[in-house]
Amino acid sequence: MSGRSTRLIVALDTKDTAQAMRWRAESAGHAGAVKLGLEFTYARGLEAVRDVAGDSPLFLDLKLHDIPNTVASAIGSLKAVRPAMLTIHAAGGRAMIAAARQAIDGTFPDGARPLLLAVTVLTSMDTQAMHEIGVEGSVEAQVVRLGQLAMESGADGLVCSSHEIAPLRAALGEAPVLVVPGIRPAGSAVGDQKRIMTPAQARAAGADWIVVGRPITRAADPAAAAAAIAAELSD
Ligand SMILES: O=c1ccn([C@@H]2O[C@H](COP(=O)(O)O)[C@@H](O)[C@H]2O)c(=O)[nH]1
Repeated sequence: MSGRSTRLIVALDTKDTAQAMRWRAESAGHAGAVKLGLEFTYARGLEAVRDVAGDSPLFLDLKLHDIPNTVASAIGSLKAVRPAMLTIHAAGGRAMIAAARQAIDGTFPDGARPLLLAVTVLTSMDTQAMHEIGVEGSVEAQVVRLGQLAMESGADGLVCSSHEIAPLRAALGEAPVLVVPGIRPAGSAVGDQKRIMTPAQARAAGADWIVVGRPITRAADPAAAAAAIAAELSD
């Protein structure tokens, strides 16, 4: 066991505002934050994002990846959304990550700055998928390489799978906030995720946050599914 506490982010992946609000309410006592991302934001816009998040800390998973000027300008439009965490792709490179850092510091007042989290290698990718896009070597090596670059360039933390927590901690120490999707409770459908662990395994590996969507939102009883995951994190 790592000694860190691991908290749950529930991914409200839907285009439907009422549905997102229902899931948020059902998981409220068990989750430390809610995720809204591309699916909901493109369908409903930033005002609806703020409405759905309500007073829950918001993990705004927009995975920004563009030239530095465009990423910085986009972040400038997020002030009213008040995210607690915001994602960019580490593969956007040093200048893009640094521009995101500057934009956050210039947009949000002290005490209200979202954590800047850099997505390393998507948890839906395995070694073969990574090789297909021209990145050789192991997923672990690529995650550590991108993690180092991101932290040097001003990120506060990283999005990775549970499998890369130990090598990231070995390379970067305790400072990075590690947010971990690709979580599948025992017996739940894996779907498109490739690098997975159970909530208890992710906790033992030292995740700060786990991100869970379909195992909660597609469950017959989302509240019970969220409660079971929260119990795994606190056992
Ligand atoms: O590498 C990544 C980065 C982000 N995600 C997001 O996490 C959730 C996972 O949802 P599940 O339904 O539990 O698979 C989803 O919102 C992704 O956009 C990720 O899975 N992997």
